[in-house]
Amino acid sequence: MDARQLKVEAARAALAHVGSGMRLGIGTGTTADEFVRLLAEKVATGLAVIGVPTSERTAALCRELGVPLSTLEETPELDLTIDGADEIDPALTLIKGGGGALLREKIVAAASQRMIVIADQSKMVETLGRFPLPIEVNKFGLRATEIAVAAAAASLGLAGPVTLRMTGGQPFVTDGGHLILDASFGRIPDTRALSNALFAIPGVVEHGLFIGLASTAIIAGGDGIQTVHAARKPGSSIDHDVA
Ligand SMILES: O=C(CO)[C@H](O)[C@H](O)COP(=O)(O)O
Repeated sequence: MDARQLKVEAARAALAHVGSGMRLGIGTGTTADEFVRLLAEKVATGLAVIGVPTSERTAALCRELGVPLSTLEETPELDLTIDGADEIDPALTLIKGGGGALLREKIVAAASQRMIVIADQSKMVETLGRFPLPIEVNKFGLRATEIAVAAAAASLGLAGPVTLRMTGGQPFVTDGGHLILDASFGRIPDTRALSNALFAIPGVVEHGLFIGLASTAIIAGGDGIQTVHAARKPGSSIDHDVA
């Protein structure tokens, strides 16, 4: 099975968790796009759901395929969010934001009773940090924020290039009008400490560490679908089911 097919299979397995009448957060990225395509087929045959998209890109795809949309203003409490991720660790802490939608993705996930993350098995890691951590920052004071990010990382023993994300020769601008710094710190042993340190910097709007938000990961691999549930309480074990 190729990488795209694995994404389709993860998305298909997640669709089984979607019931009629649900208020759904809908993620961003190539895996989330596969979910939207499958969801649209169900909607076309009568499934009644309302979706809150996590990006303009996802909103456009939903409109094109006929998935009914709402906003978080109209629908501030959601039943379930389904989204992709750039990395997933065994506790279901995530790195997200490779597609630049981390701020809306985190707001939508936090407004949802449950978040299911869908991915192919290449996204599973023992320790987060192989994928550069996206950090959404205000345009004002960019250089000062970059320096503060590097200093915050250094205080935790982390170091590495922090680069402004570019697209077509211009800085990438998020749906919220901000910029993104991609921080290549390598392994992040204490995600909570890094999260706290980044949030202490005024120019940081959001970062791509999703801690305690995903309740379930649906991972597609050559051997089938693996469903991983987050521990309900710190210290309790994580269930692994292979279907
Ligand atoms: O966080 C994201 C967008 O901001 C995506 O979920 C993440 O980048 C994964 O994308 P893909 O499914 O294309 O690998």
